[in-house]
Amino acid sequence: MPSIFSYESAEVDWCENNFERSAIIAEYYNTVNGTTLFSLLLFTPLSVHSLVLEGACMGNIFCASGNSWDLLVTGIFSMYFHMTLSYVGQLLDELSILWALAVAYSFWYPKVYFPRFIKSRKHFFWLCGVTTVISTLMSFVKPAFNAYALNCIAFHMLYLTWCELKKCKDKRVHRMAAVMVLWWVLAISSWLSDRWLCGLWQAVSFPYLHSFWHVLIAMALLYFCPLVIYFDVSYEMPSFKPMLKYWPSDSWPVVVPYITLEGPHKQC
Ligand SMILES: CCCCCCCC/C=C\CCCCCCCC(=O)N[C@@H](CO)[C@H](O)/C=C/CCCCCCCCCCCCC
Ligand SMILES: [Ca+2]
Ligand SMILES: [Zn+2]
Repeated sequence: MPSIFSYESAEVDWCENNFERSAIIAEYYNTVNGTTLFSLLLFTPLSVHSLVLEGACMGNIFCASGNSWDLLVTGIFSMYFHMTLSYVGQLLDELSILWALAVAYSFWYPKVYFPRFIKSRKHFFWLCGVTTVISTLMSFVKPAFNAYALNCIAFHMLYLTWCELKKCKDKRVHRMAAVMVLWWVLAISSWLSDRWLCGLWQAVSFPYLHSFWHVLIAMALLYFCPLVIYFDVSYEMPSFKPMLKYWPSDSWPVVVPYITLEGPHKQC
């Protein structure tokens, strides 16, 4: 019986041919291409500027940067998973996503959407914590199913974004949400296509759709995170006006979105 750390002991094997470009990296492009970009994109300008800016004034710098670290950890586990295709790699990849989502929900889920029986954010932390622990235990039952369950959470995030956009008049925010959805649609299409249409991609010698997923979901997150911060500032710091900006400037073809605050002098 193979060890849970053995190469190719995972329940899932992506379309890219194994050990084609390296004797020690099972899926070369999925490991190198996607993960490098994922970590870089999320961990640099976005976190440094937007998260610290918000955290500095709201006293939640730890949770803001904590989520950022979670995403980096997810990137590292994902790299380990594609390198080995091991059972442990698969679970680490999936569970780190689950916990990153749990942290994001715990700290940024708007209070107005709390279920009626939840009276405070502290109670909501507990709800998220208990749900995440139970989901973690259940994830060992059928690991191949976990990724589908995680993708369903993205639909809930899209729904929440839609609810928030209905209340928001800022055209720049609507435009950015549209771009985010576009990246996400491309990402999920690549993920599903790699899962379900592998024979077709193999036939045309292009089994690399999963590595595209990594890059595309990173792009979707790059746009999604400032949106979350924008809505959070609107709720939690009503005396400030969040402004959506792009680095280096609006007119560049490739830009990094971030949030600045306008309003009373910043004080913690
Ligand atoms: C202030 C910032 C708050 C931001 C909150 C965002 C929190 C997002 C947390 C985690 C998402 C990480 C998703 C990246 C996955 C990378 C690893 C990966 O690709 N793993 C695959 C195997 O290698 C695995 O099959 C993928 C499973 C599906 C995961 C789906 C996760 C849902 C992501 C939700 C992203 C929202 C984007 C915008 C859409 C509304
Ligand atoms: Ca493979
Ligand atoms: Zn992957």
